Amino acid sequence: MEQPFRMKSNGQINIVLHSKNKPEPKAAGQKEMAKDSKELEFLKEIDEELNHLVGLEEVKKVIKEIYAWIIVNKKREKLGLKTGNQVLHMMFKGNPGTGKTTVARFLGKLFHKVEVLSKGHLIEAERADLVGEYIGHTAQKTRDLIKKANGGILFIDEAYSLARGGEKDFGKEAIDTLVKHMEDKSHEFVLILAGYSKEMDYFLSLNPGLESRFPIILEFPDYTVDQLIEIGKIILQEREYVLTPDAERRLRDHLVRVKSRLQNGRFSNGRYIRNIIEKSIRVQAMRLVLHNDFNRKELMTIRSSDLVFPDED
Ligand SMILES: Nc1ncnc2c1ncn2[C@@H]1O[C@H](COP(=O)(O)OP(=O)(O)OP(=O)(O)O)[C@@H](O)[C@H]1O
Repeated sequence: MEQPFRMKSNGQINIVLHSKNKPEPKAAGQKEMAKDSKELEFLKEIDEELNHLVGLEEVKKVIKEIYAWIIVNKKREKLGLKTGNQVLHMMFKGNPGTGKTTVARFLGKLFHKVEVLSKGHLIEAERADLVGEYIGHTAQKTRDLIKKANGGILFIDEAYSLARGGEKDFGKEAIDTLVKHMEDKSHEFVLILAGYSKEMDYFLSLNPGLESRFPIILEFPDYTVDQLIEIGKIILQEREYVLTPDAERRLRDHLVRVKSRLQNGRFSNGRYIRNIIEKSIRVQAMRLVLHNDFNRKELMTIRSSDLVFPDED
């Protein structure tokens, strides 16, 4: 069976719509039942697709709850029941490379599929994209970004840096503009503020009115060495490569060392392992060209000597 989402090698996720070819039942009751089972089926497919992401158990659980909540709200609305205020603005807390952007992109596609967002695209931004240089410039830049994100998700990385300069800084103007629009246009785009846990907590303490505007807060923990190896294997598998047992051992040893050395958010998790693999694939290519060795097995094999680590060994 086709899956509605599929993770591509660049970490993006494709949605495959696949209900078009199924014959529609004729009777109204049957139709309603078919619809209900489609929603359950889709929930299972989300689950299956989320399984392509390593770890992140709590994040996956909350995503499925959000999906169920949206569906139930739609059903309630149809029957004239109160639906409450379905605010989907979120805060993502976690170190670099822990999957925040990947999950934001997934949610964009999901919200588009369930017709909460008209496009579901992701606009990534950071302080420099929002903050201007003179009075009025920041509000304009921020409004322009919100316009670009219309129908999709506005994802602001290292959002705490907007509070960097205190009251007099133009970052404050960006926050005020965001807050105004996230309420006025709450059905037109979803705002995700992302950043390191500690900094985001500090940011919220400086802006006490902000926390209640983000009902969904997701924590992205650092990956364990086993999870990093698993992520590495997924990236390799997508590209049709495998590690030799020696290479896996060397990679594991390196990760243990580097993780204990780089702490407090200095280790870039999934991005770190992706960079190692991309570099190693180029080193392997050079080895094969130099040895004129292009048999199928060799073309697919990353050896221990192909692994290149950024800062040691
Ligand atoms: N749980 C996961 N399973 C599989 N791959 C992952 C997972 N988490 C991250 N990755 C991979 O690691 C890389 C970095 O992930 P991503 O860009 O989503 O992290 P991030 O938290 O947004 O980082 P940053 O804030 O530094 O940009 C991506 O290439 C992604 O495919």
